[in-house]
Amino acid sequence: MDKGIMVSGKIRVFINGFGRIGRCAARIILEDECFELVGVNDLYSCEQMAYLLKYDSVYPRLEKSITLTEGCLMIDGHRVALFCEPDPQNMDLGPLDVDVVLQCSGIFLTQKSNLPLIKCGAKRVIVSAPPTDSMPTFIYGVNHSDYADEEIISNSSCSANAIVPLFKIIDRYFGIDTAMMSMYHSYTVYQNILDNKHYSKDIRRTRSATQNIIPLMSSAAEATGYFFPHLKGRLYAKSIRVPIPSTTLYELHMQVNKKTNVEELNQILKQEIKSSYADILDTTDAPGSSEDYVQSPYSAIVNLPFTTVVGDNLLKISAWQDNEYGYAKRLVEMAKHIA
Ligand SMILES: NC(=O)c1ccc[n+]([C@@H]2O[C@H](COP(=O)([O-])OP(=O)(O)OC[C@H]3O[C@@H](n4cnc5c(N)ncnc54)[C@H](O)[C@@H]3O)[C@@H](O)[C@H]2O)c1
Repeated sequence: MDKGIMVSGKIRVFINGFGRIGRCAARIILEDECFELVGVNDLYSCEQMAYLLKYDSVYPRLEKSITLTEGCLMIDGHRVALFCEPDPQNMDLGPLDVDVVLQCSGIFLTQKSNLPLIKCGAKRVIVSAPPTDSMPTFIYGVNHSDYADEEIISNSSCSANAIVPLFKIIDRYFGIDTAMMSMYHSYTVYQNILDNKHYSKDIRRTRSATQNIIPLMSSAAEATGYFFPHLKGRLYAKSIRVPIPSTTLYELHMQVNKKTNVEELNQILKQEIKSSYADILDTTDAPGSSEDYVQSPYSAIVNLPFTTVVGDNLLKISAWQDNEYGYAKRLVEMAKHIA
């Protein structure tokens, strides 16, 4: 059978890693008639998986019947197979007839480490993070139409999903020379809630995420650079973790090759977003703050009144994103596209 062809009417999705992104993706899939969630794998108890799918401290309660029966999740009467297997090699996905695995575990970041999922029956794998090898990487709304039937792909990072489409607009109109990105990013599960030891090389990860503003190393410059080879070595990014559980404010500073001003820049942003990026970007004039963008489906929402031009070629754009929900939306759209 052609590996690109669905066998049922629906796209059959398996989620490996049922954490923040995996569960957000599950919520989106469960609301979309095109999909069927056929299985989930993680290393914690089935009771907690069922509980955390229903109750979430950031998003509303999931208004579905969720129960456990014989090692399966029953969601509104629909059966979702549950696995508790650290090594994908030991999972037999054949009987589930999986069209796409969403690899949301955060630990399988290479083509080689995801190959066992293909070998054990999945047709495609999408990794929810930038790869650590040469895995083909796509951002929905930017280069997804270049997808050429690769079996294992990356959906890049939340930051690259926000930054790359905005840089595409600026680079096209003004030519980016150099850029610095500051991400005021919600804390993630990879930080401590109180000061404690941490496995990371970044010593500030030992500090309490709920009590501090914590500058951390970021891979956003590299992830963004993948889409702008001519800017190699000319991008810099810092993730500034702030004590909120979701949403990010991006402050993007760009030195460009053509002169402009705030009015022209905002006009181009509004026009381009409306005409070419309406599915993934938005603009706002509202005096909002981070809480107003929780569960926003966009990759980035440009905060137009904060657009700044210093001199005539140093630009700054501010944009909001729900780094969990907005990112998970793109992940699921990518799954629909490749299936
Ligand atoms: N949180 C965000 O804002 C965000 C945004 C975009 C991308 N990402 C990326 O998505 C990935 C997941 O991030 P997250 O925030 O959901 O983390 P998370 O810790 O909430 O979720 C990861 C889940 O994977 C599970 N897991 C670990 N090892 C596993 C294994 N061997 N097999 C199966 N499951 C395993 C963990 O138990 C956990 O539940 C990371 O690579 C992260 O960089 C996160």
